[in-house]
Amino acid sequence: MKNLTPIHTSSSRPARLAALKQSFQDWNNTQDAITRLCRRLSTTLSLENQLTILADEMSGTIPFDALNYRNRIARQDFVFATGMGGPHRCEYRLTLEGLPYGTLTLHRRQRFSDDELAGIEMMLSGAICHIRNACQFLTIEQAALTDALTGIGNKRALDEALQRASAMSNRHGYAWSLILCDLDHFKQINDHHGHVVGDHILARTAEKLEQALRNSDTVYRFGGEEFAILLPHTNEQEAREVADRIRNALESIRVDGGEIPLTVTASCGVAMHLTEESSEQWLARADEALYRAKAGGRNCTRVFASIS
Ligand SMILES: Nc1nc2c(ncn2[C@@H]2O[C@H](COP(=O)(O)OP(=O)(O)OP(=O)(O)O)[C@@H](O)[C@H]2O)c(=O)[nH]1
Repeated sequence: MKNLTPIHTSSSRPARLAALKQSFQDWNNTQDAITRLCRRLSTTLSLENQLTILADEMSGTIPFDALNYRNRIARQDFVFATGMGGPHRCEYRLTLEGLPYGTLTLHRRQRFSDDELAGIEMMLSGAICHIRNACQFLTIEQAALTDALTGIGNKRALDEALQRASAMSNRHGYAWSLILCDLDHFKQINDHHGHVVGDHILARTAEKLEQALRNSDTVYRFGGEEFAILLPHTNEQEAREVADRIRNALESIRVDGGEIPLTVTASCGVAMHLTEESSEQWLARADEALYRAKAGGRNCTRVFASIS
């Protein structure tokens, strides 16, 4: 470790301290647009908050009718929009050190002048490092919620989604259903064909599940060969139909397994969220329904009925 100069031998430098104080006050109080923009942007790593700040600071100098930003981060589209329309637009592909950080578009009823375009570019130059940091932060956040093998949400993402869904169901009384879907006898596939084939089947399962569902439904891998599907605005009868459709879709998977192609079946457990139920209780009931499907011979769906 580097030795620090002992305090008693270092002389204090009042002039430098005074200059530092002055510089801090200047930095803090300056009305200079770029400094203020960067100071505000540095307070947050949320890309949405940063774009809100950028729109706010920019509109003070260069009025516009709408600001749109889009980027694809960790397999998901990130879209930010504020304001409405305008036939004239200027568009910037944001890059830093050769890497892309999204596209920002400003719309306005009047044409942008050359000076205004130069002003926009200056503000974007001031903002780009912060935007890069926010994009990278979002990538890391998404990675922490993503299953590396299949690219869908992981157990942590499911836990968060279940908590949000329980809260919304309690507050608004919407029907939410949960399907737990578990491949049957998956251990045999691993044992006979190896983990690489097993991994391939898991990836194909995730793809099939995503294809079989509506955009508003979300899919998670929350254990080895266990998947969860969260269905907003769906009661248990509708969820049962979805579960059966999912099982049919999974049966169509064909994977090279030697002489004959490998196929899979799945068992599903369904539970609709009950008022005031915690997310853990909800998950436990879906798990109980899945257990019954397994005990009932597999390749079937069981529902934990909300009314017995
Ligand atoms: N290839 C692969 N296999 C995994 C992964 N995670 C868990 N597994 C395997 O999944 C298998 C799960 O086995 P079991 O829990 O006995 O379940 P099963 O054989 O499907 O039996 P049932 O669920 O009762 O039908 C085990 O062999 C695990 O090693 C993974 O990421 N990749």
